[in-house]
Amino acid sequence: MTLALGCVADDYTGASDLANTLTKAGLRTVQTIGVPADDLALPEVDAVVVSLKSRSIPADEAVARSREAAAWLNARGAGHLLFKVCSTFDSTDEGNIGPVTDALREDAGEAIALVTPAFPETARTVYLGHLFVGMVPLAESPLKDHPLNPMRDSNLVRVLARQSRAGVGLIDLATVAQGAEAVGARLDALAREGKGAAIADAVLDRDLAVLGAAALTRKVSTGASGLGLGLARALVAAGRVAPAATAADLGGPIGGPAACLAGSCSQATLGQIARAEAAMPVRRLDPARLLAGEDEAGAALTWAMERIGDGPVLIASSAGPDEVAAVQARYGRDAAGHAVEAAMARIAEGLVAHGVRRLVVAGGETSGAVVDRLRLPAFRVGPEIAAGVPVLRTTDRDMWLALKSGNFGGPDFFADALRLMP
Ligand SMILES: Nc1ncnc2c1ncn2[C@@H]1O[C@H](COP(=O)(O)OP(=O)(O)OP(=O)(O)O)[C@@H](O)[C@H]1O
Ligand SMILES: O=C(O)[C@@H](O)C(=O)CO
Repeated sequence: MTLALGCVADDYTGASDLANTLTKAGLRTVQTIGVPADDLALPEVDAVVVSLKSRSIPADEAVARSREAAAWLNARGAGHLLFKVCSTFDSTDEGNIGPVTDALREDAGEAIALVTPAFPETARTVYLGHLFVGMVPLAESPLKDHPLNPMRDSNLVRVLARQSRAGVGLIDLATVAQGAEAVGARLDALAREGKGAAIADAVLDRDLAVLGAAALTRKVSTGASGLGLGLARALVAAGRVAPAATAADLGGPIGGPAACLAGSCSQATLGQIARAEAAMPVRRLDPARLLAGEDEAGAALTWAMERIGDGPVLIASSAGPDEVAAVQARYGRDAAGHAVEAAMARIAEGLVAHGVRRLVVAGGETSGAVVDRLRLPAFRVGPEIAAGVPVLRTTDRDMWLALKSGNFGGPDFFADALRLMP
């Protein structure tokens, strides 16, 4: 297998978002969970997205795991390496986007890497280095209250510079409008000034096509699904992959009980849970009781088993910013997050042990905890449920999954997802 594109994603939902974008753009793509074992059988593909759970771990660990993933992809001939980060640039001043980008770029012998989280399809745009989420700058969006990495600075040149060893420059929209050669020349000029990364503006998909073509002339870039789209289009245009004629056959219906788990506290997910109340029974975990040592997971599982024969159920830990802040103040941010993730993983394990083969999970860290506990090695990518969220089919057993980034999906996401998981 010689890969046209190798991708290292810093969380599992972000990885399936990217796999979805690449598949839609015509690349045959597989998403793996962690660095695959050497004996993992994978179909012939153009791109592999290795999913890590490295967004919110110490930077040195994120670097080590990303390097390991990059080495696996390079050993399979990856022509270009994309480090997939969140379209809202989720990270703290301690890392991990800067340190991982520095490390992958240096390992590849490159002086500078192009970086952009722009993903216009989901209303993430970058102008003069400032990230906008919908109509507002990042620091005024709900991401300012993220439970793990509150984003309080919209200027990504500044944000990335605080995380990076080498300096960070800007490729502005006026340069992008001049085309891929102008972007390449700007990257060269910034590299001569000693910069190791350049935040690139992008507002429309056509800007991403330019950035993809420019990025492809180097070995490493960093971005969200939008840059993936640009790279995929550039690969197809350059004849380096033949666009897949038909979507991969993912196999027939699986049936049986279905369940949804939500650990994301994003505004989008909170709205989707409220809407789901009309369509299925919803159980809300009480994080305070859970952290106090009560068996919330066991109780939720018993509750689910009593209902799951009649239709899908939803179990959610999600809460609004004030409730999350109160729990975090009492137990600490990381301890609270990990305890809730562990409870979700245990519930998922119990559901699967009782026959659930159709599972929807909301939230990147939550999805990571669940998928790790279920020991799922890799997924093939199916139809799109909503922008950035595909249906996934496990490669080693018959199971449907949907791993939703917290902010993604329409108001009826949970019902929409289950409809595509027969
Ligand atoms: N009620 C709660 N109180 C405190 N922490 C919570 C609560 N519910 C969930 N959490 C934690 O908040 C974090 C949510 O992160 P997660 O990545 O799952 O969602 P997200 O950040 O919205 O999604 P994404 O990473 O895809 O954007 C997890 O660590 C989860 O365990
Ligand atoms: O890029 C995005 O917004 C998503 O794929 C994601 O990573 C959210 O956690």
